[in-house]
Amino acid sequence: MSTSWAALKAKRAGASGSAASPSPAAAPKTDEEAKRDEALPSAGTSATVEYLHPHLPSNLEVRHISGRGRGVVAKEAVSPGTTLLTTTPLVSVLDQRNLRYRCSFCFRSVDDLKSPSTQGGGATTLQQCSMCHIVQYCSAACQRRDWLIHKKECKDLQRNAAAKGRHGPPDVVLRALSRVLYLRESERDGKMWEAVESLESHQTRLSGREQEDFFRLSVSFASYIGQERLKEACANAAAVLDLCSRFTSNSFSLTSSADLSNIGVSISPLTALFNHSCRPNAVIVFPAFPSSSSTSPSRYMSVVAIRPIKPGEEVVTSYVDLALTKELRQKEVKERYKFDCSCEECRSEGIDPREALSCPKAENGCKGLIALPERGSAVSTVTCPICGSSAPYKDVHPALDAAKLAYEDAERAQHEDERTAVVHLQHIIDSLTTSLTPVPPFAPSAYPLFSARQLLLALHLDAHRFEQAIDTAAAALAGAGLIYAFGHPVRAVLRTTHARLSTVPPDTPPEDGDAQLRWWLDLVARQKGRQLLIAAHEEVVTAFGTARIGGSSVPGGEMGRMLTELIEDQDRGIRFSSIAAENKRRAGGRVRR
Ligand SMILES: C[S@@+](CC[C@H](N)C(=O)[O-])C[C@H]1O[C@@H](n2cnc3c(N)ncnc32)[C@H](O)[C@@H]1O
Repeated sequence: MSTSWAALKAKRAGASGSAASPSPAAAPKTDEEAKRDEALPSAGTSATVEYLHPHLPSNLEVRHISGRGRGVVAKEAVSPGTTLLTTTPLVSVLDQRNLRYRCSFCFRSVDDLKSPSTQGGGATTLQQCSMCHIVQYCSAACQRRDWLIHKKECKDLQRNAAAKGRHGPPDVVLRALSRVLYLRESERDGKMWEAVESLESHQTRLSGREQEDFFRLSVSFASYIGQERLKEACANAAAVLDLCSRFTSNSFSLTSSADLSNIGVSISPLTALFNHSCRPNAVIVFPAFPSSSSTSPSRYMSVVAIRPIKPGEEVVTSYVDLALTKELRQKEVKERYKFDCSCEECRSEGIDPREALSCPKAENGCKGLIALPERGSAVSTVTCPICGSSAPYKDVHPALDAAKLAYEDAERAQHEDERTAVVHLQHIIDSLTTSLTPVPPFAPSAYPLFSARQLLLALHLDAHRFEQAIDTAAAALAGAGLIYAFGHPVRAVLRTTHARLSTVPPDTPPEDGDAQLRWWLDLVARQKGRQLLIAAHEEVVTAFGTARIGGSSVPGGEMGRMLTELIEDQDRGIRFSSIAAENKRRAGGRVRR
């Protein structure tokens, strides 16, 4: 009936991102950038750059956006939930951890395969490639479809394993870049490579540390795929550095459609055309629509509108985790993507929910947020701007700094030492909420309170601690509502998790007494759970969109379908309960509600 709980982790959404060129104010354009910009139509003209982007739908166009390089603009009005674009990334590669328990072609996990409600239905285990013993597949169909590229990769993986012994496969960046080069060797018209070379590169603005990192990467790259093969694509060391820079600025986190956890990386020159905003009107998702041409579902990448978009408006997605404070978001954007973010959200003078306290009367239902006083400020009282209630205040920045460090520790510990991670996260939550007196607690959206709850929820679900998970999910959902627009995938997945945790599985009523009373109370919960599932479905359909793939469409992708099945299950349970109650009433039995 349901997908495995292990697959319901709501880990922090991957900062799906690409980078663009530095802002012209920060550095002069290179000759190459200037030439390319000249070739592009400016905003306001209707021409598109179709030779580079043959698959951009007709309702979108590429324009030159002042200070941002290329960008994508809507040619007509778009409503939330509209799938603007669905494409197959050029390459998608699992990270080391996920290589061990996901199919390397369709990315379904072992848990997905065991679940009747996902597209498993056949094999329940993964079969290793018999030659490299590194990649695994869920079916012969997936293995066949991946072979075109894997046959080249397989030899390199084997050589690498023989040379490096027990060090395991090369990391995800090397494997992704190598796949691009294998593809280049197979293509006839050079269009794919042209699209890769058109990606924004920040090679001339790399920090000393990035240059060192990329240099090390290029050495490993040459030893993995061979010096000769690398030379064919990149004539010299500068060209390799350039390729690494393009990758950093234009790659996406590949995320699981079940829970948004990061499982690898993807490269898609088409999707990399979208610029960034911390208040995005669109999102990039991997909804796992079924494919009609094979029994295996392929992994598609979609750009879905989550806010209304006007004709001529730029379509923007977020490259960073929107739960981060403005300072942290801007730092990440600057370091990785080399521009200064000046989006609406960063310019907003309103109260930032990520840096706010709750109203002292929040327990009485006031939803007001209080801007966090600056570090070291002499403020001794804070006041809710909505209900006017006040509370004494003492500087909470030291507690906040400690919480941020503890959050970083928890993130690092989550895979190797789950217990320590849980202790850190619980401590962060306690220190920013209950034990702050005489300061009002932090808002549920505050950083790192929301992020700590998100990660704690993931760990509770992994360990099947459902009682704790439901409270954590409810608190996290309250924070998500303040950070994300309706239909943002992080919100939609959290709502889904909360709804699933609140759903009582249908069963048969016990004979009598207290057990029966509890059963009836469960029926009430079931009806409430049904409402929550319906609300989650509505949000998931906006978040993951509805693309038509080969004639079939599933609103909300894999998650939408899972929710539809759960709602049907609930309906069956509720119908069964009503019939049982009616039978009991006719037989003169007492039904206690
Ligand atoms: C994935 S690319 C986006 C497409 C890119 N503009 C191009 O011409 O190929 C990311 C790069 O675009 C630029 N960019 C994206 N969003 C921006 C923004 N809001 N402001 C300024 N530059 C931006 C930055 O140079 C960033 O590294």
